[in-house]
Amino acid sequence: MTSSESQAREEMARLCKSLFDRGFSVGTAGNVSVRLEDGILMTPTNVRLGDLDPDRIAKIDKDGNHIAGDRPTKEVFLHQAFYETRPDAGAVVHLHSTWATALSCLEDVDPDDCIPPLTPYVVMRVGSVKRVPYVKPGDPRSGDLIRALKGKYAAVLLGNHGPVVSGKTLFSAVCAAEELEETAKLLVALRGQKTTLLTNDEVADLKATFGTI
Ligand SMILES: O=C(O)[C@@H](O)C(=O)COP(=O)(O)O
Ligand SMILES: [Zn+2]
Repeated sequence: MTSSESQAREEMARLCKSLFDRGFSVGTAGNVSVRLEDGILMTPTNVRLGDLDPDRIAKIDKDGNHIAGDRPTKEVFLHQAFYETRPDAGAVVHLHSTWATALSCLEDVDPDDCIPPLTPYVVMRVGSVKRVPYVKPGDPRSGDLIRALKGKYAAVLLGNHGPVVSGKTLFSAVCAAEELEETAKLLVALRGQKTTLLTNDEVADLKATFGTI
């Protein structure tokens, strides 16, 4: 194993434990992956994100064959589809974090823009978020739903399921997943209240200054 793979394994275990310890994942919910030069590391199925053993993290090769570690998450297709359509993505984080999952279930949320521009940071770190229809966890059609978006969204809500966020690095994907969760909480708290959003010009200015996700 190369030293960069072993560092990636250690970082996955550390950041997943941090997510778990702070309540972003409970039980065995959620899964995380990191792109390597020769494949993808994925959290094993049915393992708590707080309990990962770096050496047992699953690895699949570029053709999707399981080549090391325990059996990978059942959401292999979902993660692969993000890497296929977003060449810059270096990591993908899927959680069942409470407030983003609440938004994934609410009926009157715009599926094309489920996280409106409430604050600058969510624009800078998460961008627009699309909700895709429900499919059963582990269903290969989750990959088809992501591929149909053609890489336009770094973050997606899986209908009646939860958020999935990609990032250039694992650290940035984890931070974006946290920001998405906190913004979803604000949005649910503000429902029914007259709320000011950032204007299109303000959003464009943020993108021009800080770049897109
Ligand atoms: O919701 C599910 O079942 C999966 O999407 C999930 O979050 C955990 O599944 P595994 O990664 O296979 O444990
Ligand atoms: Zn899930």
